[in-house]
Amino acid sequence: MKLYRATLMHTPENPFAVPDALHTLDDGALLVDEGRILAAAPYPDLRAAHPRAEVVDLRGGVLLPGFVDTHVHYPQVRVLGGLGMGLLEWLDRNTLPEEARLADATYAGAVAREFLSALAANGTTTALVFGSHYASAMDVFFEEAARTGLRVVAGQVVSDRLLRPELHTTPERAYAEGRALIERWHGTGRALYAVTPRFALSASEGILDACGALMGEFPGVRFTSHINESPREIEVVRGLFPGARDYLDTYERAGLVTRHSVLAHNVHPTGRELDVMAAYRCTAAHCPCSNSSLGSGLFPLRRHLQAGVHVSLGTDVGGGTGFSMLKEGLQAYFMQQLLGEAGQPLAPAHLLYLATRAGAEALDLQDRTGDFGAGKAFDAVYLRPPEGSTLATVLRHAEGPERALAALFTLGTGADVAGVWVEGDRVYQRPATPSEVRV
Ligand SMILES: O=c1[nH]c(=O)c2nc[nH]c2[nH]1
Ligand SMILES: [Zn+2]
Repeated sequence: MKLYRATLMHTPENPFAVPDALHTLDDGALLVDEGRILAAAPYPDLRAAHPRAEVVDLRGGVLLPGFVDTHVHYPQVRVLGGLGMGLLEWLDRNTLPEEARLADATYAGAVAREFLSALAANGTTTALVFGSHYASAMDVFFEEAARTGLRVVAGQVVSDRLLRPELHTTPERAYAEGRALIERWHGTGRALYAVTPRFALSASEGILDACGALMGEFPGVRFTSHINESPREIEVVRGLFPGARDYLDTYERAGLVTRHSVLAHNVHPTGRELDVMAAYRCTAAHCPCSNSSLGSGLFPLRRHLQAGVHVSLGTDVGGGTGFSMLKEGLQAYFMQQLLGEAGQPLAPAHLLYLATRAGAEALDLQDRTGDFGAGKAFDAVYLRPPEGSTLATVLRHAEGPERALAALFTLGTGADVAGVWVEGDRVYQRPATPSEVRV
């Protein structure tokens, strides 16, 4: 049994729905046994009740639930930084040539290791990962993910048109390879499988039906894809599916919109699409850095919330700008500010919720991770800025927990991540500098 002593912050409830959803304990502790949280309470109380528990002293920083990134592409880590292009040009010139290189499983293994270590080093403990077009690259990915201990929900990406020929498959092959991968990896260790057509633009009705068949046969499997990202993309999809009511309908008619569906972007939704997403209780994964970088548009968060659509956050590496969910939270805040009257004001509690618990809910993992409630896994990120940094100064002078949390989102980076745990296993520890006490 261990006691993790720290300043604790988490959002066990949804701050868009209830006031005072941010729970904080200044000198708090988590009682953890075999990777599970038994209690969160003031340190002196837990210490008195459990005098023999080993204490892990994390004072001097803040312990948050591990981040949940609900949209991030494993094959794109090496092509981050492709600035100056809109979505379709960026795919053609920057991204798809790299994705084709993952046909080589040795290359894919190296990319998977780079990708997974970047997730952990940024405090992400659970990720919905857009995979590779190659089944061999997915086997390598799941093997490497199991080695790191991270929670991943991931799947082979399937497409059968309008990309590069070497990235195309057929409905029959997509079904057969998907089935074999699900049988091998879904529910193995901390991994789950997500059926993943790239987007309606690169998917025929036949391949979407093959995805629907997999979803029907394996009810626990998740679904993810892209939707309504850029105006030009939406126009092309309209031309490709003349019978569809809108972009969502291309997925809906194949049975792909469910409680277990996470649709990335949705920057330009219609009212009908929002109503249908709310009715199915599926999620829109908002990727603000990607939307800014690719010039996709300003995400209408308020319209989503008013329609009752669940929203989570994603980094969208490599359309995004890196693995930091802190940066993503800050960018989400900026974009709502820029929307003026149409924007949704975001407080620090909203940013924390979007980066943690909202993602767990999107993946239907809210009973396992996303906050520090009793019974949850000890999935956590310890943020401790280096001495002398601006963030350390601001935290020392912060007037209350909300201001401290706002400072973490405003100034925090990967350099402030000092330790990360999944189910009590340490998956990342910042290399010690001479002036620093090891935690
Ligand atoms: O942001 C995005 N990244 C991608 O890789 C992609 N593929 C289709 N649509 C996409 N959008
Ligand atoms: Zn994406």
